[in-house]
Amino acid sequence: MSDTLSARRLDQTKLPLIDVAGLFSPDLADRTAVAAEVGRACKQTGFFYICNHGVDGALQRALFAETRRLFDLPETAKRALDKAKSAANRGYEPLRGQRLEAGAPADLKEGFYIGREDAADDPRVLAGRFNHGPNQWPDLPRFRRTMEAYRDALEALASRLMSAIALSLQLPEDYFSGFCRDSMSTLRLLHYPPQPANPQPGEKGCGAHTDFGGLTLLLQDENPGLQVWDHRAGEWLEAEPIPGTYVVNLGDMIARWTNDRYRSTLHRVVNLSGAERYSVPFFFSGNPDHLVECLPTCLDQGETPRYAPVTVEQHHREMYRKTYG
Ligand SMILES: O=C(O)CCC(=O)C(=O)O
Ligand SMILES: [Fe+2]
Repeated sequence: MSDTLSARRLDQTKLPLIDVAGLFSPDLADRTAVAAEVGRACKQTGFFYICNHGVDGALQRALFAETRRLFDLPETAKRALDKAKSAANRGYEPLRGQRLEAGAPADLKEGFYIGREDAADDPRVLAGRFNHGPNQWPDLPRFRRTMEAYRDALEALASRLMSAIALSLQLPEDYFSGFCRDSMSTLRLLHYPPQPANPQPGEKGCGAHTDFGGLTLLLQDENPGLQVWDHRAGEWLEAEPIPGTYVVNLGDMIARWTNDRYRSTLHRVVNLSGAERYSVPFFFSGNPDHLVECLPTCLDQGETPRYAPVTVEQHHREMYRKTYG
């Protein structure tokens, strides 16, 4: 089984590392130059690394320290925060709690979901809007503060990347500002035990899937495990960790917007490192009321949109139903 779960070593012609410092420049030409690189990567595999993104390394280290503390808590303390108790998909998800690949065994990961802190009497919570509600916080002194600071930093970075994506599609830089406003983003802390010596057929850390939303910004620890499907070569590529960088990938909504010019790419996790692996994807999902429909610059004459318009909320409800159903 092990060789079917392995992948080709990191190939930076296919998974490029983009220096995004230019996105913070007051000069539009600098921002456009980065956007062009982002656009190229979006057309190719839909996966790329970014550096010089402005997120503080100390904050990234604190994030991992708190993530390890959380997963080190006794099972009873974690189960007390079970996501099943939250109407807003917040809290702890036990090992094998999700099946991202239809037909495969459940995923060998445990997770913890954090979203914006919506008060119980917020009208959106009272109306039962999808994914809105309070978080379930563990009893760890620095946990909440660290997670909130990190989530704020990633919201800002993801919005900036959306403006680069707009430029790369010949749209005004602020084209996605309505999508970015009041985004229902999710921070997901993940812990993967080492791949067992005798896995069930197809058993792995995280089954092959595409991400549902807009952009995903993934921070990995030093242990490899993420694999990205290269549809042209028909093989899995290892997206090995590059310290301090983010792996950025496109979710299904970007494929809907661009009529598949930009792809959401299959990926999976097989933790063959032999060590406990921790990773933290941040899912930038956008404003729940925003309508995602084919972009004017992504439709040639005579071409028809492949996807019907859908709101962010409708789309996420449907995707959650499929993987937890
Ligand atoms: O842990 C990883 O490296 C990737 C996780 C992932 O793909 C996901 O949570 O959607
Ligand atoms: Fe993913």
